Amino acid sequence: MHSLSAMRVLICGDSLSLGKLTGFSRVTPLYSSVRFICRVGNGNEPLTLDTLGLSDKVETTRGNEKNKLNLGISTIEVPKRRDKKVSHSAVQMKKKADIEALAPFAAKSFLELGLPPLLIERLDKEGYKVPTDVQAAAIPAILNNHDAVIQSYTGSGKTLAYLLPILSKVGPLKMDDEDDEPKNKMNIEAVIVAPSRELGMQIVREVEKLLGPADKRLVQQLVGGANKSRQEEALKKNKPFIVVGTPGRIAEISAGGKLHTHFCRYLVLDEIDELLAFNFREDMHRILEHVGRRSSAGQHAVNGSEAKRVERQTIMVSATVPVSVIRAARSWGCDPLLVQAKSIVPLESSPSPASIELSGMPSDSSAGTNLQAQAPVQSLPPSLKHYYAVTRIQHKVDMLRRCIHALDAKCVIAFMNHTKQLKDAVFKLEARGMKAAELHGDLGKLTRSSILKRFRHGDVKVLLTNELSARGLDIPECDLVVNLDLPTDSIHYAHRAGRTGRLGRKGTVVTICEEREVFVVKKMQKQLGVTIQSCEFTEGKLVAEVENTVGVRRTIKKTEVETSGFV
Ligand SMILES: Nc1ncnc2c1ncn2[C@@H]1O[C@H](COP(=O)(O)OP(=O)(O)OP(=O)(O)O)[C@@H](O)[C@H]1O
Repeated sequence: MHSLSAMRVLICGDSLSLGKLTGFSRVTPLYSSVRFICRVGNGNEPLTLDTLGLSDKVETTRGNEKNKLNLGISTIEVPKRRDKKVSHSAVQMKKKADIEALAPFAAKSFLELGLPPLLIERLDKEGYKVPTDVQAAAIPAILNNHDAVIQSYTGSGKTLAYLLPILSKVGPLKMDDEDDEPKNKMNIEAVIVAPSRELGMQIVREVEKLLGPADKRLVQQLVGGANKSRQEEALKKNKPFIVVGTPGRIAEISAGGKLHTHFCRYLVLDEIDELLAFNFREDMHRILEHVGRRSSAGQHAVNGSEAKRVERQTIMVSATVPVSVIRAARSWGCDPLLVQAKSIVPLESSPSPASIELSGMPSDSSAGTNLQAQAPVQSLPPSLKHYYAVTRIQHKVDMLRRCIHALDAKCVIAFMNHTKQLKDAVFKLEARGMKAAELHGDLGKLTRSSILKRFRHGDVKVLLTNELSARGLDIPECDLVVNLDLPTDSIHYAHRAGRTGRLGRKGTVVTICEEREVFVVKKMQKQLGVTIQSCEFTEGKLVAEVENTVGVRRTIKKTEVETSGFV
Protein backbone atom coordinates (compact mmCIF):
# COMPACT_ATOMS: atom_id res chain seq x y z
CA MET A 1 0.00 0.00 0.00
CA HIS A 2 1.11 3.53 -0.67
CA SER A 3 1.48 5.74 2.33
CA LEU A 4 1.16 9.46 2.05
CA SER A 5 4.29 11.07 3.36
CA ALA A 6 4.24 14.61 2.16
CA MET A 7 1.92 17.10 0.62
CA ARG A 8 2.51 20.61 -0.60
CA VAL A 9 0.18 23.29 -1.80
CA LEU A 10 1.44 25.83 -4.26
CA ILE A 11 -0.54 28.84 -5.34
CA CYS A 12 0.37 30.17 -8.74
CA GLY A 13 0.85 33.86 -9.31
CA ASP A 14 4.48 34.69 -9.02
CA SER A 15 5.05 38.39 -8.85
CA LEU A 16 8.59 38.22 -10.14
CA SER A 17 8.82 39.76 -13.53
CA LEU A 18 11.04 38.54 -16.28
CA GLY A 19 11.98 42.10 -16.87
CA LYS A 20 13.71 42.14 -13.51
CA LEU A 21 15.67 39.14 -14.55
CA THR A 22 16.72 39.72 -18.06
CA GLY A 23 15.24 42.97 -19.14
CA PHE A 24 12.37 41.18 -20.88
CA SER A 25 8.86 42.41 -20.37
CA ARG A 26 6.56 40.54 -18.08
CA VAL A 27 4.85 37.42 -19.31
CA THR A 28 1.50 37.07 -17.60
CA PRO A 29 0.03 33.66 -16.91
CA LEU A 30 -3.55 33.32 -18.15
CA TYR A 31 -4.88 31.38 -15.26
CA SER A 32 -4.04 30.39 -11.79
CA SER A 33 -3.87 26.93 -10.48
CA VAL A 34 -3.34 25.11 -7.29
CA ARG A 35 -1.25 22.06 -7.58
CA PHE A 36 -0.53 19.55 -4.93
CA ILE A 37 1.96 16.89 -4.78
CA CYS A 38 1.74 13.65 -2.84
CA ARG A 39 4.76 11.54 -2.34
CA VAL A 40 4.15 7.88 -1.81
CA GLY A 41 6.52 5.03 -1.26
CA ASN A 42 5.92 2.29 -3.79
CA GLY A 43 8.37 -0.37 -2.77
CA ASN A 44 9.61 -0.75 -6.35
CA GLU A 45 13.25 -0.31 -7.25
CA PRO A 46 13.63 2.81 -9.35
CA LEU A 47 14.73 2.43 -12.95
CA THR A 48 18.40 3.01 -13.51
CA LEU A 49 20.62 2.99 -16.54
CA ASP A 50 21.82 -0.37 -15.24
CA THR A 51 18.73 -1.79 -16.88
CA LEU A 52 20.18 -0.52 -20.12
CA GLY A 53 23.41 -2.31 -19.33
CA LEU A 54 24.90 1.06 -18.39
CA SER A 55 26.03 2.39 -15.07
CA ASP A 56 24.10 5.06 -13.24
CA LYS A 57 25.40 5.86 -9.82
CA VAL A 58 24.16 9.42 -9.63
CA GLU A 59 21.90 10.25 -6.75
CA THR A 60 19.66 13.25 -6.56
CA THR A 61 20.56 15.90 -4.04
CA ARG A 62 17.36 15.17 -2.18
CA GLY A 63 18.95 12.12 -0.61
CA ASN A 64 18.39 8.41 -0.87
CA GLU A 65 15.20 8.30 1.11
CA LYS A 66 13.45 10.80 -1.14
CA ASN A 67 14.83 9.16 -4.25
CA LYS A 68 12.77 6.13 -3.47
CA LEU A 69 9.60 8.16 -3.36
CA ASN A 70 7.18 8.47 -6.16
CA LEU A 71 5.20 11.57 -6.80
CA GLY A 72 1.59 12.21 -7.65
CA ILE A 73 0.88 15.44 -9.44
CA SER A 74 -2.35 17.09 -10.25
CA THR A 75 -3.82 20.45 -10.96
CA ILE A 76 -7.04 22.05 -9.84
CA GLU A 77 -7.93 25.04 -11.95
CA VAL A 78 -8.86 28.06 -9.88
CA PRO A 79 -10.92 30.79 -11.58
CA LYS A 80 -8.99 33.77 -10.28
CA ARG A 81 -5.29 34.03 -10.95
CA ARG A 82 -3.64 35.74 -8.07
CA ASP A 83 -5.36 35.95 -4.76
CA LYS A 84 -7.81 33.12 -4.61
CA LYS A 85 -7.14 30.90 -1.62
CA VAL A 86 -7.85 27.21 -1.71
CA SER A 87 -8.41 25.33 1.49
CA HIS A 88 -6.09 22.59 2.53
CA SER A 89 -9.02 20.19 2.84
CA ALA A 90 -10.05 20.82 -0.77
CA VAL A 91 -6.59 19.81 -1.80
CA GLN A 92 -6.76 16.73 0.38
CA MET A 93 -10.08 15.69 -1.16
CA LYS A 94 -8.42 15.69 -4.55
CA LYS A 95 -5.39 13.85 -3.28
CA LYS A 96 -6.61 10.29 -3.79
CA ALA A 97 -7.39 10.71 -7.45
CA ASP A 98 -4.10 12.44 -8.03
CA ILE A 99 -2.09 9.54 -6.67
CA GLU A 100 -3.17 7.76 -9.85
CA ALA A 101 -0.94 10.11 -11.80
CA LEU A 102 2.31 8.95 -10.25
CA ALA A 103 5.47 9.34 -12.26
CA PRO A 104 6.56 5.74 -12.77
CA PHE A 105 10.21 6.12 -11.93
CA ALA A 106 10.55 2.36 -11.99
CA ALA A 107 9.28 2.09 -15.57
CA LYS A 108 10.91 -0.75 -17.44
CA SER A 109 9.42 0.13 -20.79
CA PHE A 110 8.04 3.08 -22.72
CA LEU A 111 4.64 1.40 -22.69
CA GLU A 112 4.36 1.92 -18.93
CA LEU A 113 4.81 5.65 -19.44
CA GLY A 114 1.60 5.93 -21.42
CA LEU A 115 3.09 6.58 -24.85
CA PRO A 116 0.95 5.72 -27.89
CA PRO A 117 1.55 2.40 -29.72
CA LEU A 118 2.70 4.01 -32.97
CA LEU A 119 5.37 5.97 -31.14
CA ILE A 120 6.51 2.92 -29.19
CA GLU A 121 6.81 1.04 -32.47
CA ARG A 122 9.05 3.79 -33.83
CA LEU A 123 11.15 3.84 -30.66
CA ASP A 124 11.59 0.10 -30.84
CA LYS A 125 12.66 0.32 -34.46
CA GLU A 126 15.29 2.90 -33.55
CA GLY A 127 16.61 0.71 -30.74
CA TYR A 128 15.15 2.66 -27.82
CA LYS A 129 13.77 -0.07 -25.56
CA VAL A 130 13.97 1.27 -22.02
CA PRO A 131 13.45 4.84 -20.80
CA THR A 132 16.27 6.51 -18.89
CA ASP A 133 15.57 7.81 -15.39
CA VAL A 134 14.96 11.37 -16.49
CA GLN A 135 12.65 10.18 -19.27
CA ALA A 136 10.67 8.04 -16.82
CA ALA A 137 10.21 11.12 -14.63
CA ALA A 138 9.61 13.75 -17.31
CA ILE A 139 7.30 11.95 -19.73
CA PRO A 140 4.33 11.49 -17.34
CA ALA A 141 4.79 15.00 -15.93
CA ILE A 142 4.63 16.57 -19.40
CA LEU A 143 1.81 14.27 -20.52
CA ASN A 144 -0.09 15.57 -17.47
CA ASN A 145 0.22 19.10 -18.89
CA HIS A 146 2.75 20.44 -16.43
CA ASP A 147 5.26 23.12 -17.24
CA ALA A 148 8.66 21.75 -16.36
CA VAL A 149 12.32 22.44 -15.92
CA ILE A 150 14.11 19.22 -16.84
CA GLN A 151 17.54 18.92 -15.28
CA SER A 152 19.81 15.92 -15.37
CA TYR A 153 23.40 15.28 -16.24
CA THR A 154 24.79 15.57 -19.75
CA GLY A 155 24.06 12.64 -22.02
CA SER A 156 21.22 11.26 -19.89
CA GLY A 157 18.55 11.48 -22.61
CA LYS A 158 16.83 14.81 -21.97
CA THR A 159 15.97 15.29 -25.66
CA LEU A 160 13.63 12.31 -25.79
CA ALA A 161 12.37 13.23 -22.31
CA TYR A 162 10.56 16.19 -23.87
CA LEU A 163 10.13 14.98 -27.45
CA LEU A 164 8.21 11.81 -26.59
CA PRO A 165 5.36 13.41 -24.63
CA ILE A 166 5.01 16.07 -27.32
CA LEU A 167 4.86 13.48 -30.11
CA SER A 168 2.26 11.63 -28.03
CA LYS A 169 -0.06 14.63 -28.23
CA VAL A 170 0.58 16.19 -31.61
CA GLY A 171 1.57 14.96 -35.07
CA PRO A 172 1.05 11.65 -36.86
CA LEU A 173 2.19 9.40 -33.99
CA LYS A 174 -0.13 10.89 -31.38
CA MET A 175 -2.65 9.03 -29.26
CA ASP A 176 -5.95 8.14 -30.88
CA ASP A 177 -8.01 10.20 -28.45
CA GLU A 178 -6.21 13.46 -29.27
CA ASP A 179 -7.90 16.03 -31.55
CA ASP A 180 -7.43 15.04 -35.17
CA GLU A 181 -6.94 18.47 -36.64
CA PRO A 182 -5.05 21.42 -35.24
CA LYS A 183 -7.31 24.46 -34.81
CA ASN A 184 -5.63 26.08 -37.76
CA LYS A 185 -3.95 23.95 -40.40
CA MET A 186 -1.20 26.51 -40.90
CA ASN A 187 -0.47 26.45 -37.23
CA ILE A 188 2.61 25.08 -35.59
CA GLU A 189 1.93 22.96 -32.50
CA ALA A 190 5.40 22.78 -31.01
CA VAL A 191 8.35 25.15 -31.12
CA ILE A 192 11.74 23.96 -29.92
CA VAL A 193 14.45 26.56 -29.42
CA ALA A 194 18.16 25.68 -29.17
CA PRO A 195 21.13 28.05 -28.85
CA SER A 196 23.19 26.68 -31.76
CA ARG A 197 22.56 25.49 -35.31
CA GLU A 198 24.33 22.22 -34.60
CA LEU A 199 22.15 21.44 -31.63
CA GLY A 200 19.04 22.53 -33.54
CA MET A 201 19.88 20.20 -36.42
CA GLN A 202 20.62 17.36 -34.03
CA ILE A 203 17.15 17.73 -32.51
CA VAL A 204 15.61 17.85 -36.00
CA ARG A 205 17.34 14.57 -36.88
CA GLU A 206 15.98 12.98 -33.70
CA VAL A 207 12.42 14.03 -34.58
CA GLU A 208 12.86 12.90 -38.20
CA LYS A 209 14.05 9.50 -37.00
CA LEU A 210 10.91 9.05 -34.93
CA LEU A 211 8.53 10.35 -37.59
CA GLY A 212 10.04 8.06 -40.23
CA PRO A 213 10.76 8.79 -43.90
CA ALA A 214 7.12 9.35 -44.91
CA ASP A 215 6.47 12.05 -42.33
CA LYS A 216 9.84 13.63 -41.75
CA ARG A 217 8.83 16.76 -43.69
CA LEU A 218 6.49 17.50 -40.76
CA VAL A 219 9.43 18.83 -38.77
CA GLN A 220 11.08 21.97 -40.10
CA GLN A 221 14.46 23.35 -39.14
CA LEU A 222 14.65 27.11 -38.71
CA VAL A 223 18.32 27.53 -37.93
CA GLY A 224 20.41 30.56 -38.74
CA GLY A 225 22.95 30.41 -41.54
CA ALA A 226 20.59 28.38 -43.74
CA ASN A 227 18.53 29.85 -46.59
CA LYS A 228 15.63 31.75 -45.03
CA SER A 229 13.44 31.82 -48.15
CA ARG A 230 13.72 28.07 -48.48
CA GLN A 231 12.73 27.64 -44.85
CA GLU A 232 9.70 29.89 -45.42
CA GLU A 233 8.72 27.97 -48.56
CA ALA A 234 9.01 24.68 -46.69
CA LEU A 235 6.75 26.03 -43.93
CA LYS A 236 4.12 26.91 -46.52
CA LYS A 237 4.43 23.75 -48.55
CA ASN A 238 4.92 21.05 -45.90
CA LYS A 239 2.78 22.53 -43.12
CA PRO A 240 4.96 21.10 -40.36
CA PHE A 241 3.47 20.69 -36.90
CA ILE A 242 6.81 21.13 -35.19
CA VAL A 243 9.69 23.54 -35.79
CA VAL A 244 13.15 23.48 -34.28
CA GLY A 245 15.50 26.40 -34.56
CA THR A 246 17.77 29.05 -33.17
CA PRO A 247 16.26 32.12 -31.47
CA GLY A 248 17.33 34.60 -34.18
CA ARG A 249 15.87 32.73 -37.14
CA ILE A 250 12.64 31.75 -35.38
CA ALA A 251 12.08 35.35 -34.28
CA GLU A 252 12.94 36.69 -37.75
CA ILE A 253 10.51 34.44 -39.61
CA SER A 254 7.86 35.02 -36.97
CA ALA A 255 8.26 38.80 -37.30
CA GLY A 256 7.89 38.42 -41.08
CA GLY A 257 4.48 36.83 -40.51
CA LYS A 258 5.52 33.46 -41.97
CA LEU A 259 5.37 31.45 -38.77
CA HIS A 260 1.99 30.95 -37.16
CA THR A 261 2.53 29.98 -33.57
CA HIS A 262 -0.37 31.60 -31.73
CA PHE A 263 -2.13 28.28 -31.20
CA CYS A 264 1.10 26.46 -30.40
CA ARG A 265 0.76 23.99 -27.53
CA TYR A 266 4.40 23.47 -26.63
CA LEU A 267 7.39 25.72 -26.26
CA VAL A 268 10.65 23.95 -25.46
CA LEU A 269 13.73 25.93 -24.50
CA ASP A 270 16.68 23.56 -24.74
CA GLU A 271 19.85 24.65 -22.96
CA ILE A 272 17.73 27.24 -21.21
CA ASP A 273 20.58 28.78 -19.22
CA GLU A 274 22.39 29.52 -22.49
CA LEU A 275 19.21 30.96 -24.02
CA LEU A 276 19.10 33.46 -21.15
CA ALA A 277 22.32 35.02 -22.47
CA PHE A 278 22.15 38.69 -23.31
CA ASN A 279 22.66 38.19 -27.06
CA PHE A 280 19.43 36.18 -27.32
CA ARG A 281 17.37 38.64 -25.28
CA GLU A 282 15.35 40.34 -28.02
CA ASP A 283 14.68 37.19 -30.01
CA MET A 284 13.64 35.27 -26.91
CA HIS A 285 11.36 38.13 -25.99
CA ARG A 286 9.53 37.81 -29.30
CA ILE A 287 9.30 34.02 -29.06
CA LEU A 288 7.89 34.13 -25.52
CA GLU A 289 5.40 36.82 -26.47
CA HIS A 290 4.12 35.04 -29.57
CA VAL A 291 4.34 31.29 -29.16
CA GLY A 292 1.07 30.00 -27.76
CA ARG A 293 -0.41 33.45 -27.32
CA ARG A 294 -3.54 34.83 -28.94
CA SER A 295 -6.18 37.39 -28.20
CA SER A 296 -9.61 36.37 -26.98
CA ALA A 297 -11.01 37.50 -30.34
CA GLY A 298 -9.00 36.00 -33.14
CA GLN A 299 -5.40 37.04 -33.41
CA HIS A 300 -5.78 40.59 -32.17
CA ALA A 301 -6.10 42.33 -28.87
CA VAL A 302 -9.52 43.79 -28.23
CA ASN A 303 -9.91 47.44 -27.16
CA GLY A 304 -6.22 47.75 -26.70
CA SER A 305 -6.26 45.16 -23.95
CA GLU A 306 -3.31 42.86 -23.70
CA ALA A 307 -3.56 39.63 -25.66
CA LYS A 308 -4.34 36.74 -23.38
CA ARG A 309 -2.04 33.83 -23.17
CA VAL A 310 -3.47 30.42 -23.94
CA GLU A 311 -2.43 27.39 -22.06
CA ARG A 312 0.93 26.91 -23.70
CA GLN A 313 3.11 24.35 -22.00
CA THR A 314 6.60 25.64 -21.42
CA ILE A 315 9.40 23.13 -21.00
CA MET A 316 12.92 24.21 -20.12
CA VAL A 317 15.88 21.91 -20.30
CA SER A 318 19.52 21.91 -19.23
CA ALA A 319 22.12 19.94 -17.35
CA THR A 320 22.83 23.11 -15.38
CA VAL A 321 20.10 25.08 -13.66
CA PRO A 322 21.39 28.21 -11.98
CA VAL A 323 19.12 30.52 -10.02
CA SER A 324 18.53 32.66 -13.12
CA VAL A 325 16.79 29.67 -14.74
CA ILE A 326 14.66 28.98 -11.69
CA ARG A 327 13.49 32.57 -11.71
CA ALA A 328 12.88 32.65 -15.46
CA ALA A 329 10.92 29.40 -15.19
CA ARG A 330 8.68 30.85 -12.50
CA SER A 331 8.05 33.87 -14.63
CA TRP A 332 7.54 32.15 -17.99
CA GLY A 333 5.78 29.01 -16.86
CA CYS A 334 2.79 28.24 -14.72
CA ASP A 335 3.65 26.33 -11.56
CA PRO A 336 6.61 24.67 -13.20
CA LEU A 337 7.99 21.46 -11.79
CA LEU A 338 11.67 20.70 -11.42
CA VAL A 339 12.02 17.27 -13.02
CA GLN A 340 15.19 15.31 -12.38
CA ALA A 341 16.02 11.62 -12.58
CA LYS A 342 13.96 10.03 -9.79
CA SER A 343 12.74 13.33 -8.43
CA ILE A 344 9.96 15.78 -9.19
CA VAL A 345 9.45 18.85 -7.05
CA PRO A 346 7.69 22.15 -7.58
CA LEU A 347 9.87 25.18 -8.11
CA GLU A 348 8.86 26.82 -4.91
CA SER A 349 8.83 30.47 -4.01
CA SER A 350 12.08 32.14 -2.97
CA PRO A 351 14.57 31.44 -1.61
CA SER A 352 15.04 28.87 -4.29
CA PRO A 353 15.60 25.50 -2.62
CA ALA A 354 16.10 23.74 -5.91
CA SER A 355 19.09 25.80 -6.87
CA ILE A 356 20.57 25.54 -3.41
CA GLU A 357 20.44 21.80 -3.72
CA LEU A 358 21.81 21.84 -7.21
CA SER A 359 24.73 23.93 -6.20
CA GLY A 360 25.38 22.37 -2.86
CA MET A 361 26.22 25.92 -1.90
CA PRO A 362 24.22 28.80 -0.47
CA SER A 363 22.07 30.55 -3.02
CA ASP A 364 22.79 34.06 -4.10
CA SER A 365 19.46 35.50 -3.21
CA SER A 366 20.08 38.90 -4.68
CA ALA A 367 20.48 38.99 -8.42
CA GLY A 368 20.37 35.27 -8.86
CA THR A 369 22.52 35.46 -11.93
CA ASN A 370 25.87 34.61 -10.47
CA LEU A 371 26.43 31.45 -12.46
CA GLN A 372 29.76 30.76 -10.87
CA ALA A 373 28.22 30.53 -7.46
CA GLN A 374 25.80 27.88 -8.73
CA ALA A 375 27.88 24.79 -9.17
CA PRO A 376 26.36 22.05 -11.28
CA VAL A 377 26.84 19.19 -8.84
CA GLN A 378 24.44 16.87 -10.63
CA SER A 379 25.40 17.91 -14.10
CA LEU A 380 28.20 15.46 -14.75
CA PRO A 381 27.84 11.82 -15.76
CA PRO A 382 29.06 9.48 -13.03
CA SER A 383 31.20 7.52 -15.47
CA LEU A 384 33.57 10.40 -16.21
CA LYS A 385 37.19 10.51 -14.99
CA HIS A 386 38.81 13.93 -14.60
CA TYR A 387 42.51 14.85 -14.72
CA TYR A 388 44.63 17.94 -15.08
CA ALA A 389 48.19 18.22 -16.36
CA VAL A 390 50.52 21.19 -15.98
CA THR A 391 52.70 22.48 -18.79
CA ARG A 392 53.94 25.73 -20.30
CA ILE A 393 51.65 27.46 -22.75
CA GLN A 394 53.84 26.73 -25.78
CA HIS A 395 53.82 22.98 -25.05
CA LYS A 396 50.05 22.55 -24.67
CA VAL A 397 49.37 21.11 -28.12
CA ASP A 398 52.25 18.70 -27.79
CA MET A 399 50.87 17.58 -24.46
CA LEU A 400 47.47 17.10 -26.10
CA ARG A 401 49.09 14.76 -28.62
CA ARG A 402 50.84 12.78 -25.89
CA CYS A 403 47.61 12.64 -23.91
CA ILE A 404 45.75 11.16 -26.89
CA HIS A 405 48.45 8.52 -27.34
CA ALA A 406 48.60 7.68 -23.65
CA LEU A 407 44.87 7.14 -23.42
CA ASP A 408 44.67 5.57 -26.86
CA ALA A 409 41.70 7.86 -27.49
CA LYS A 410 39.81 7.41 -30.74
CA CYS A 411 37.51 10.40 -30.86
CA VAL A 412 38.65 13.60 -29.18
CA ILE A 413 37.14 17.04 -28.66
CA ALA A 414 39.65 19.69 -27.57
CA PHE A 415 38.42 23.09 -26.42
CA MET A 416 40.22 26.40 -26.78
CA ASN A 417 38.87 29.84 -25.93
CA HIS A 418 40.00 31.81 -28.98
CA THR A 419 39.17 30.99 -32.58
CA LYS A 420 42.55 32.24 -33.84
CA GLN A 421 44.46 29.53 -31.95
CA LEU A 422 42.42 26.66 -33.38
CA LYS A 423 44.01 26.72 -36.84
CA ASP A 424 47.50 26.73 -35.38
CA ALA A 425 46.71 23.74 -33.15
CA VAL A 426 45.22 21.82 -36.11
CA PHE A 427 48.37 22.56 -38.11
CA LYS A 428 50.63 21.26 -35.32
CA LEU A 429 48.66 18.05 -34.88
CA GLU A 430 48.41 17.36 -38.60
CA ALA A 431 52.18 17.92 -38.89
CA ARG A 432 52.58 15.04 -36.43
CA GLY A 433 50.30 12.80 -38.48
CA MET A 434 47.09 13.21 -36.45
CA LYS A 435 43.86 13.91 -38.34
CA ALA A 436 42.41 17.12 -36.92
CA ALA A 437 39.91 19.83 -37.87
CA GLU A 438 38.72 23.13 -36.46
CA LEU A 439 35.08 23.97 -35.76
CA HIS A 440 33.88 27.43 -34.79
CA GLY A 441 31.24 30.04 -35.49
CA ASP A 442 33.23 31.94 -38.11
CA LEU A 443 32.86 29.02 -40.50
CA GLY A 444 29.84 28.80 -42.80
CA LYS A 445 26.96 26.48 -42.03
CA LEU A 446 27.90 24.00 -44.76
CA THR A 447 31.54 23.83 -43.68
CA ARG A 448 30.46 23.34 -40.08
CA SER A 449 28.12 20.50 -40.87
CA SER A 450 30.62 18.81 -43.19
CA ILE A 451 33.34 18.94 -40.50
CA LEU A 452 30.95 17.51 -37.93
CA LYS A 453 29.96 14.75 -40.34
CA ARG A 454 33.62 13.82 -40.92
CA PHE A 455 34.19 13.81 -37.17
CA ARG A 456 31.12 11.65 -36.51
CA HIS A 457 32.26 9.20 -39.20
CA GLY A 458 35.75 8.95 -37.73
CA ASP A 459 37.54 10.66 -40.64
CA VAL A 460 38.74 13.31 -38.20
CA LYS A 461 40.19 12.14 -34.90
CA VAL A 462 40.59 15.44 -33.07
CA LEU A 463 38.05 18.23 -33.25
CA LEU A 464 39.52 21.53 -32.10
CA THR A 465 36.73 23.84 -31.18
CA ASN A 466 35.47 26.59 -28.93
CA GLU A 467 32.37 27.02 -26.74
CA LEU A 468 30.17 26.51 -29.83
CA SER A 469 30.47 22.75 -29.42
CA ALA A 470 30.13 22.60 -25.65
CA ARG A 471 26.34 22.51 -25.53
CA GLY A 472 24.23 19.51 -26.37
CA LEU A 473 26.37 17.94 -29.10
CA ASP A 474 25.84 14.20 -29.02
CA ILE A 475 28.72 12.21 -30.44
CA PRO A 476 28.48 8.97 -28.48
CA GLU A 477 31.92 7.76 -29.69
CA CYS A 478 33.74 10.71 -28.13
CA ASP A 479 36.00 9.13 -25.50
CA LEU A 480 38.19 12.09 -24.55
CA VAL A 481 37.58 15.79 -23.90
CA VAL A 482 40.59 18.05 -23.44
CA ASN A 483 40.54 21.61 -22.17
CA LEU A 484 43.50 23.31 -23.83
CA ASP A 485 42.27 26.54 -22.27
CA LEU A 486 40.40 26.71 -18.98
CA PRO A 487 36.65 27.05 -19.25
CA THR A 488 35.29 30.29 -17.81
CA ASP A 489 33.55 28.57 -14.89
CA SER A 490 32.38 25.24 -13.56
CA ILE A 491 29.15 25.35 -15.58
CA HIS A 492 31.16 25.66 -18.79
CA TYR A 493 33.43 22.88 -17.56
CA ALA A 494 30.40 20.62 -17.05
CA HIS A 495 29.02 21.18 -20.55
CA ARG A 496 32.41 20.70 -22.21
CA ALA A 497 33.13 17.59 -20.15
CA GLY A 498 29.66 16.25 -20.97
CA ARG A 499 30.59 15.70 -24.63
CA THR A 500 32.14 12.43 -23.48
CA GLY A 501 30.85 9.65 -21.24
CA ARG A 502 27.36 9.87 -22.75
CA LEU A 503 24.61 7.62 -21.53
CA GLY A 504 26.84 5.65 -19.18
CA ARG A 505 29.80 5.23 -21.54
CA LYS A 506 33.31 5.68 -20.19
CA GLY A 507 34.94 9.01 -20.81
CA THR A 508 37.99 10.98 -19.72
CA VAL A 509 38.37 14.73 -19.33
CA VAL A 510 41.87 16.23 -19.21
CA THR A 511 42.50 19.90 -18.50
CA ILE A 512 45.90 21.07 -19.68
CA CYS A 513 46.87 24.22 -17.82
CA GLU A 514 49.75 26.33 -16.59
CA GLU A 515 51.00 26.11 -13.02
CA ARG A 516 49.45 29.48 -12.16
CA GLU A 517 46.02 28.18 -13.23
CA VAL A 518 45.95 25.13 -10.97
CA PHE A 519 44.03 26.96 -8.26
CA VAL A 520 41.18 27.51 -10.76
CA VAL A 521 41.04 23.77 -11.45
CA LYS A 522 40.91 23.11 -7.70
CA LYS A 523 38.08 25.60 -7.36
CA MET A 524 36.07 23.95 -10.13
CA GLN A 525 36.75 20.56 -8.58
CA LYS A 526 35.20 21.80 -5.35
CA GLN A 527 32.22 23.39 -7.05
CA LEU A 528 31.55 20.35 -9.20
CA GLY A 529 31.99 17.86 -6.38
CA VAL A 530 34.30 15.65 -8.45
CA THR A 531 37.94 14.67 -8.16
CA ILE A 532 40.20 16.20 -10.79
CA GLN A 533 43.48 14.36 -10.39
CA SER A 534 46.87 15.74 -11.25
CA CYS A 535 48.62 13.69 -13.95
CA GLU A 536 51.58 13.56 -16.32
CA PHE A 537 52.14 11.84 -19.64
CA THR A 538 55.43 9.97 -19.63
CA GLU A 539 56.66 7.07 -21.74
CA GLY A 540 53.33 6.90 -23.52
CA LYS A 541 51.41 6.45 -20.29
CA LEU A 542 49.16 8.47 -18.09
CA VAL A 543 50.79 8.77 -14.71
CA ALA A 544 48.34 10.02 -12.13
CA GLU A 545 49.18 11.55 -8.81
CA VAL A 546 46.89 10.76 -5.96
CA GLU A 547 46.84 12.19 -2.50
CA ASN A 548 46.66 9.56 0.21
CA THR A 549 44.80 10.00 3.46
CA VAL A 550 47.67 11.69 5.29
CA GLY A 551 48.15 14.14 2.49
CA VAL A 552 51.45 12.72 1.21
CA ARG A 553 51.64 12.68 -2.57
CA ARG A 554 52.51 9.44 -4.32
CA THR A 555 52.65 8.52 -7.96
CA ILE A 556 50.83 5.64 -9.60
CA LYS A 557 51.79 4.31 -12.99
CA LYS A 558 49.10 4.04 -15.65
CA THR A 559 48.90 0.28 -15.27
CA GLU A 560 47.97 0.80 -11.65
CA VAL A 561 45.49 3.48 -12.65
CA GLU A 562 43.89 1.12 -15.14
CA THR A 563 43.46 -1.69 -12.63
CA SER A 564 41.76 0.69 -10.28
CA GLY A 565 39.44 1.68 -13.09
CA PHE A 566 40.56 5.22 -13.57
CA VAL A 567 40.96 5.25 -17.31
N1 LIG B 1 16.01 5.45 -23.70
C1 LIG B 1 17.13 5.46 -24.40
N2 LIG B 1 17.72 4.30 -24.76
C2 LIG B 1 18.87 4.30 -25.46
N3 LIG B 1 19.52 5.43 -25.86
C3 LIG B 1 18.98 6.62 -25.52
C4 LIG B 1 17.76 6.69 -24.79
N4 LIG B 1 17.47 7.99 -24.61
C5 LIG B 1 18.44 8.70 -25.21
N5 LIG B 1 19.35 7.89 -25.76
C6 LIG B 1 20.60 8.31 -26.45
O1 LIG B 1 21.43 8.89 -25.47
C7 LIG B 1 22.25 9.90 -26.04
C8 LIG B 1 22.20 11.16 -25.20
O2 LIG B 1 20.91 11.72 -25.25
P1 LIG B 1 20.67 13.30 -25.27
O3 LIG B 1 21.49 13.94 -26.31
O4 LIG B 1 19.21 13.52 -25.29
O5 LIG B 1 21.27 13.70 -23.84
P2 LIG B 1 21.11 15.05 -23.03
O6 LIG B 1 20.77 14.68 -21.65
O7 LIG B 1 20.20 15.97 -23.75
O8 LIG B 1 22.60 15.61 -23.06
P3 LIG B 1 23.13 17.15 -23.01
O9 LIG B 1 22.86 17.65 -21.64
O10 LIG B 1 24.58 17.03 -23.30
O11 LIG B 1 22.38 17.91 -24.05
C9 LIG B 1 21.74 10.09 -27.47
O12 LIG B 1 22.63 9.41 -28.34
C10 LIG B 1 20.38 9.41 -27.48
O13 LIG B 1 20.05 8.90 -28.75
